[in-house]
Order: sequence, then C-alpha cells, then structure tokens
Amino acid sequence: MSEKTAVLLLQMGGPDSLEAVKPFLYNLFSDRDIIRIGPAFVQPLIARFISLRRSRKVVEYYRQIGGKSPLRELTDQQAGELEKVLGANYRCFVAMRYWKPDTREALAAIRQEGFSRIIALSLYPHYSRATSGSSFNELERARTLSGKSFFVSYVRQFFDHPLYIAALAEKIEQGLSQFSDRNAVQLVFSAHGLPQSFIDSGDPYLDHIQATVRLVMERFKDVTHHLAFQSRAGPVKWLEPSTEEMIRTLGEGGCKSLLMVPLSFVSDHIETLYEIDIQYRDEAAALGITDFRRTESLNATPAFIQCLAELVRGAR
Ligand SMILES: C=CC1=C(C)c2cc3[nH]c(cc4nc(cc5[nH]c(cc1n2)c(C)c5CCC(=O)O)C(CCC(=O)O)=C4C)c(C)c3C=C
Ligand SMILES: [Fe+2]
Ligand SMILES: [Fe+2]
Repeated sequence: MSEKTAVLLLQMGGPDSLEAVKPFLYNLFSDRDIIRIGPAFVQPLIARFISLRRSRKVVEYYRQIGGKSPLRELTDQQAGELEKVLGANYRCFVAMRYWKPDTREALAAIRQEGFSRIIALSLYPHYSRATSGSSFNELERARTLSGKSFFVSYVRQFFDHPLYIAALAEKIEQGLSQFSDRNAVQLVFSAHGLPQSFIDSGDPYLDHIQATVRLVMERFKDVTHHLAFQSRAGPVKWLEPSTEEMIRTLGEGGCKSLLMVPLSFVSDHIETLYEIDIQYRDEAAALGITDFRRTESLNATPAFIQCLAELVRGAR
C-alpha cells in the first residue's frame, strides 16, 4: 500500500456537450437529496419527464456559454494545482455528483493506485444536504459497494475559513477597482437559492452564507451591500429575495453601478456565465444600470488553492 493520501474533490459536475444536457438533468432530478418528487419509486419516471422538458430550454443556455459546462476542466485544473501545492504525499482525484467522472469511477482509480485513505474535499463552501450532503451520501454508497476498503475523512465546509474569506475579498477588491467611483457601487452577493423547506428542517446553508457575507464585509466597511438568491427551479418557495428582484429594486432606486459577487460555487458554471453575465446583465441594462460587473470566480486562483491545501492538511 502507498503511504500517500488520495484527495477526492467533490463537485456537482455539468454536461460536457449539448447531448449530455438531458441525461445530466435526469441524474440531478433523480437525486432525492436535492429534490423529492413523490414516492421514491415514481421519481425516476418524473425525473425523465422533467429533464426532457427542461433540457429544451437549458440546451440554449449551454449553447450560449460554449456548448458545455466548464466545470470539468476547471475542477481538473484545481486538482492539478492543489497537487502541486500539497507535494509528494498526496494525489488528487475528482468525483462529479451528476456527470463524469462519477464517484464509482473515481474510487476505482483511487483503488487502482493503491490508496486506502481518502480526504473527501467538498468544493461547496457552505454545507447543504442538497449539495455536499448528496455528494457525501453518494461516496458512502460507493465505498460500501467497494467493501469499505477505504478510510475517509470529510472536509464538510469552509464558509468561514480565513483563506477563503481572503480569496473572496481579493476578487471583490479587484472588482471594485474597475469602477470609476467605488463609493457609488452597490455590492450584490448572489448565493445559489435553496427551497425554504431545507432551512425549516435545519439545513445550515443560510447561516453559512450569512456568516461568509459578514466576514467578507468586515473588510469593506465603506461599501453598501445586499444578499440575494439566484437560480430557482420549480414551484416551491425558495430563499428570498431573488437576485432578479434585487437588481430590479436597485435599478428602480437609481443604482447605476452594481458589482455582483457569486457565492456558493467556487468555479465558473452556467449560473455565472449565463445567468449573471448574460441574463441579469441584460435585465440590469434595461433598468438603466450602466455599469454592471461581476467578480471573477475563484477557479484556480492561487489564494484559493492555498485555502484548499490548508483544509486538506487540517483534515482528521
Ligand atoms: C432541483 C433543485 C435544485 C436545487 C435545490 C439546487 C441547489 C443548488 N445547486 C447548486 C449549484 C449548482 N447547480 C447547478 C445546476 C443545476 N441545479 C439545478 C437544480 C437545483 N439546484 C438544475 C436543474 C441545474 C442544471 C441547470 C439548470 O437546469 O438550470 C450547477 C452546475 C451548472 C453547470 O455549469 O452545468 C451548480 C454548480 C448549489 C450551490 C445549490 C444549493 C445550495
Ligand atoms: Fe441552479
Ligand atoms: Fe443547482
């Protein structure tokens, strides 16, 4: 057995072609950790119907951002950079919850290289049952199938890690420096939405998001900020206010300079590249917001990779 430790980066994944959009959505809507549709035995049928219907609309969004999600390339890049920083005692692998490489494939690769210890590093800073919880459950199922031959440590969250806060603050500082008058800028933290029912049943996601915003804003005391939630899907009540509502309220109130700060996902994906950069930008322009910008995603920024390395080194 190798003395090295395997680091398994857990991410949602995204379609790697337009043909993959429908099966990717099917995998997502089949997962009862993210969405519960009726009794378990009917969910696959309903998932098939919803993924077919939604894919017709969503394919067009992926087409506009280059015909696929960039999550695979970006996550591989993060894994490669992290491996360089961690040095010879670690090897990094990637497992995507709803696309390739899936968790079973990743465990097979880890086993083939002779590792018995895994650090499961969720790339969602804020814990939710819908995201990290789902990835951990999938890992546990795959580990059971493999005869529990791996010892796994979990990095569940890092919403308040000083290096994560510093990396976000660096991006905000870069964003603010692009405006001619930073005092006129309204900062909108746009976190991914979650159905209110998750929070009501004890999910810590909202508390984690609010803590990140508070910690970051300790460094920008002179800047006005707001928190809103993007990307609703389905008819239930989601966290409020929505990012669209927030942009409308600010635009109608005379705001001209707006800096969007995407929270909840550390890499670019459809919701930064399409929803913010195309859809919200158009909506903001129609409301007279003439200077609409977004902070860069953390992706493989060195300060963020240092944060991941600290999380791995501190994992028990
Ligand atoms: C079905 C309900 C959904 C919940 C709850 C949800 C929570 C949630 N999602 C992310 C991050 C990502 N979501 C992505 C895509 C995506 N998510 C949903 C649905 C829910 N998400 C759908 C249907 C899709 C597919 C795109 C679409 O149809 O709109 C992605 C990947 C995007 C990509 O680049 O391909 C990420 C990342 C978080 C953080 C979160 C809750 C906290
Ligand atoms: Fe989403
Ligand atoms: Fe999502």
